[in-house]
Amino acid sequence: MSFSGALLSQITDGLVDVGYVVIPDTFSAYEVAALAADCRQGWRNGLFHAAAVGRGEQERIAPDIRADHVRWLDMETATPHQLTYLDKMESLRQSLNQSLYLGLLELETHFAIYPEGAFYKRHVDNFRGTGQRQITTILYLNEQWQLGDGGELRIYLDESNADSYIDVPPRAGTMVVFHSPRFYHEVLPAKRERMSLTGWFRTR
Ligand SMILES: O=C(O)CCC(=O)C(=O)O
Ligand SMILES: [Fe+2]
Repeated sequence: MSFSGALLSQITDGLVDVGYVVIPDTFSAYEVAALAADCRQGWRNGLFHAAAVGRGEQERIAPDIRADHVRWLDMETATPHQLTYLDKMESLRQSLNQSLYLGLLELETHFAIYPEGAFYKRHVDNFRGTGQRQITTILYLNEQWQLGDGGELRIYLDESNADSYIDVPPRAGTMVVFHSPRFYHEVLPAKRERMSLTGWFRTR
């Protein structure tokens, strides 16, 4: 299972042109519903944990910065739908390496649930020069997300101008891809439960 050539080109072109892309309907409604069901089931079964901020000795739970809960995916426990997702993401990794010579080695990816009221304050996923996260990907799993439900991903386009941003509603099937070190971003408070699959392509 791989992403279509058209979708792969749309992503690579966007990364080259402006550094990020927002694409609706990257997965079928059926696939998204199945992933959302996996997400909910993992939540009910207690497989999520509060997401942390910071690294190493600084790592801590900080609900004033982020209040989402996450569950990492792994090959051993992946359902068929999660394997389809991982296969498609693998096709993206290969395509990015071929077109952009990024040398991406692997994807780390987790489900995230933002309970009602949760947010994630402005941050970068990878500080310049410190880490291996090169490309951030987010697939949203929320059917019927309405204007007014909040939970938008705010991507800051110019870090020296707080007024220059785009807001992305976390609608089912929408995927966002961006250069991790390049964009500050935040998740605005969600007014209903908000689910996603977030991934980072890493180098060593
Ligand atoms: O879910 C989103 O829209 C973004 C999540 C995020 O920024 C992160 O997990 O680092
Ligand atoms: Fe982030």
